Amino acid sequence: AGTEENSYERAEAIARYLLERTGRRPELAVVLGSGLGGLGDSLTDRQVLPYAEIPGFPTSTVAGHQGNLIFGKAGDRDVVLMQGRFHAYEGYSVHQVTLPMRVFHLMGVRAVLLTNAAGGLNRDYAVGDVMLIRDHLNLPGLVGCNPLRGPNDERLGPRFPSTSDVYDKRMRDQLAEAFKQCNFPGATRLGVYVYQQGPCYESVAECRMLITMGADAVGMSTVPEAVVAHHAGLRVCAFSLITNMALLEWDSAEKANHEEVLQTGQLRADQLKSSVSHFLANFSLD
Ligand SMILES: O=P(O)(O)O[C@@H]1C[C@H](O)[C@@H](CO)O1
Ligand code: HPA
Repeated sequence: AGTEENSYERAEAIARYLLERTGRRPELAVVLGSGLGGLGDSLTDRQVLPYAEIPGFPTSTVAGHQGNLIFGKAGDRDVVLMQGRFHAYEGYSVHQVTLPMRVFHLMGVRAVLLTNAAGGLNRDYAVGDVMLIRDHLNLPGLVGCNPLRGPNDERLGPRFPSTSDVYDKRMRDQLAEAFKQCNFPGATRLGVYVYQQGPCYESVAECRMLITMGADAVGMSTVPEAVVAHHAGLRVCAFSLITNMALLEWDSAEKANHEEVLQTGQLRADQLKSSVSHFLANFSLD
């Protein structure tokens, strides 16, 4: 059990399988969040591998996460894209959730773009905005559920990694530029994402607490992947689509729900597709 689930040997076997099966050498990986799977259409020269066909890989169980690994091109650049991610609330261990990051690293991928749907805590934000992630609060990580828990394999990264520098500023600036160039209709924000394990949406008291902790948006993913990717030396960039506003009043008639999350993804699908494709094709890895 434990870290066998994302051990060097397991990740390396999957990486070898994918390289042999596809003959591709992607430089960059993208993880698509809830309702953002349509971005998979933006690649050309596509090769689609359902997760179920990849030995040792988990499968997707959440609506809006199709469960395909898509190899393809953005401009001249080889990219691999996860159309569907794994979440701890599905019952996956934090090691299974982060296994793909190690697979990408061992395939020679140099940078990863993580995307997610999130609830807006910051009252300046609106549904349909994008928040570029500057930093995170890893709530489960702080209290004993860190993805790097367990024996450390130095081939995958150091025992005590920094996390003050997880999100690459240059990639983030280039991503912001892509949103601007493509006239993304929502505002482009810069903020702090707080990871809570889910699957419950937050209570009103929890939302109020998270705001006082310094969070701008809340979600159920991304941070474990970011920590493991950074540990392995990948450059990491991440953004949230603000799909709903977190509820801060006890007498509110509204309720958070996954349908609204998916609908907002749908609403912004085309604009996200053009901004992300522009970024993938044009950003500089040097
Ligand atoms: O995979 P992401 O983080 O985009 O998905 C969010 C968090 C939950 O999985 C789901 C809740 O609506 O959307
Ligand atoms: N809370 C947690 N996760 C989410 C939310 C939310 O409001 N919206 C989308 N994912």
